[in-house]
Amino acid sequence: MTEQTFNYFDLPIGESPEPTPVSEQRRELARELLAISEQLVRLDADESALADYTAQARALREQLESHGHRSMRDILGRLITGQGSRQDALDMAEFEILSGPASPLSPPMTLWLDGDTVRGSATFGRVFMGPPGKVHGGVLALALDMLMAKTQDFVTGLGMTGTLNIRYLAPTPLNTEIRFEARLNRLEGRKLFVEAKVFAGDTQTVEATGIWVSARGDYRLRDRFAHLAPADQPA
Ligand SMILES: CCCCCCCCCCCCCC(=O)SCCNC(=O)CCNC(=O)[C@H](O)C(C)(C)COP(=O)(O)OP(=O)(O)OC[C@H]1O[C@@H](n2cnc3c(N)ncnc32)[C@H](O)[C@@H]1OP(=O)(O)O
Repeated sequence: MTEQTFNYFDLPIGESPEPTPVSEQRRELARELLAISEQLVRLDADESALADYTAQARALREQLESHGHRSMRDILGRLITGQGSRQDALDMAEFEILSGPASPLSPPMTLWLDGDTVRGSATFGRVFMGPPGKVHGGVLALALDMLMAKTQDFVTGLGMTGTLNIRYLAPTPLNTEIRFEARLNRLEGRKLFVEAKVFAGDTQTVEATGIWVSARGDYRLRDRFAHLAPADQPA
């Protein structure tokens, strides 16, 4: 059986392919590292215990350093020509900050398409704290950036965040499932106009608008999302 190949421009944003055995293990390691970070916050241990933990952490880091890293240039080279392996696609997606399941900097936040809406969900622990007991506003900005970028799944073209406007309406609690949703407002040449909301239970805590700018060429709706074009705008 021939192996499935992956193209960079067809990878869904913020979602990873089925994990390989290596990726399953990377994810478990990331979960342990995040759990360790959670434990470190206000850890009530004495100086000698902390020195011992530091030595153990240093030894682990030195072991990890002995492995090196898969080359980003080679991975991107294969993916951009549509010849990426599943592991290449995983290497790109599963370390995304906040949403990548193999990143120790991720709750993780999960992202998916639900019809014409991008949805997200995350539970932020104490490492993500801003005000006491609440999620840091900058973390929410990052979460919105990831979420809103995923509206590019509706279009051909890929670009970067140009503008992100955020209004914090109410504090967002830690250790609570937080829900996110984003919608495409309109396309204008190389620009994609997006809006988003954040909810804790029934309370909307944040609203946002943003503009994504395509790296090259105009954004176009993918065929299956052509209905998202306003009546006066061609798909
Ligand atoms: C091969 C791989 C490609 C990969 C691609 C990305 C992968 C993503 C990876 C994941 C990333 C994760 C997320 C991240 O972390 S993304 C990282 C955070 N974002 C950035 O670093 C972006 C930095 N800015 C730039 O690189 C340039 O300024 C960009 C590329 C944005 C535009 O510079 P460029 O010279 O190309 O554009 P232009 O001047 O010809 O203008 C074109 C049109 O756009 C309008 N405009 C311009 N700027 C803005 C703005 N800031 N807001 C709103 N609109 C803007 C402009 O008025 C004009 O409109 P119009 O007059 O035609 O109506």
